[in-house]
Amino acid sequence: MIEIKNISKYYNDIQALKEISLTVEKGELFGLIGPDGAGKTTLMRILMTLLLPDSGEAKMNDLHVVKDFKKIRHIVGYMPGRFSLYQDLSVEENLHFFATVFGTTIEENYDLIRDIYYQIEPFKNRRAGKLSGGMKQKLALSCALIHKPKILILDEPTTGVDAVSRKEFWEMLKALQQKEITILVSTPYMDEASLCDRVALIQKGTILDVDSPSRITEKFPRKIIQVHSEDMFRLIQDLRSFPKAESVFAFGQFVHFTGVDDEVEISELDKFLTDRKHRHVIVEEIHPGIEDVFMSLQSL
Ligand SMILES: Nc1ncnc2c1ncn2[C@@H]1O[C@H](COP(=O)(O)OP(=O)(O)OP(=O)(O)O)[C@@H](O)[C@H]1O
Repeated sequence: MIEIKNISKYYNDIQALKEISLTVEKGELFGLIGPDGAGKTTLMRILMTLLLPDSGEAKMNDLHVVKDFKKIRHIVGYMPGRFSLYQDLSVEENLHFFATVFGTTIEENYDLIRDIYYQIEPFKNRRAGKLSGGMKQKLALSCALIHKPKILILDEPTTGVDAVSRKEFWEMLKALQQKEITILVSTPYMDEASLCDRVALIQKGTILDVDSPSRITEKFPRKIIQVHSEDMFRLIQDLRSFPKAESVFAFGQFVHFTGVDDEVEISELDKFLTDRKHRHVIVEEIHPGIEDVFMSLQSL
């Protein structure tokens, strides 16, 4: 279990965390979701005892992150943003190194990492620096698990990794959760939020909301209209000039539109775009996703 109470952290004049409070239950897969610079890494480094908070306190399995820092390092596995691998050591040497640091052996803990490590074992003599992003990620996770931690802290583990590896990685996290490991994972990818039990939406050092992904979207009261046309650039410009437009954001192949007081009808938006000679126009109401909630909370 992770308990965070009123944690604040400054870097000179920049307040990276503003009185953050959060509880992650035992065995939970919990996501910290937020854009670059939101404060995710700072919070994780405080939990990992690598950085001191300016105020507030945090405990992991009842151990205090400042007073009990030595004990904490034995119960927590950490995968920092840029994987903490030794590029010149081989796959096996990296794993062996992390095992030795914790006074254990690969053999002793092989059970926990077997499902992950077997995928990279054929390359065990390859230097870590020569691995693909997905393989580095699997090795870094194996290294973070080698001392059988009770809590895993993963800082943007899927950034810069291909889509297949991202999917596999989340499956590995679900499997680790079955082994009663508490997992705190950060990501800038909103689509990964739905894979967590609960998420905290974090922006500029503040938590905007904490809930299950489905409740976060269910309780979001806005009408989201998804729009597409052949010319995305002109579409965004035209939608922004629509008199009752409140927000207009690009999401992949579509634009998500909200109208002032949710009073814009599909038909009037359709006509507005057709009058402006847009081709292959699609205008439809959709259920909001985490991205929509995030964009809306951000602009408050
Ligand atoms: N060592 C530092 N010195 C000064 N400012 C810092 C330092 N580390 C982080 N910051 C600032 O603190 C804020 C939070 O950064 P943090 O790295 O915790 O965010 P993040 O959500 O993890 O984003 P990222 O994915 O970019 O690391 C940002 O404004 C960042 O510029």
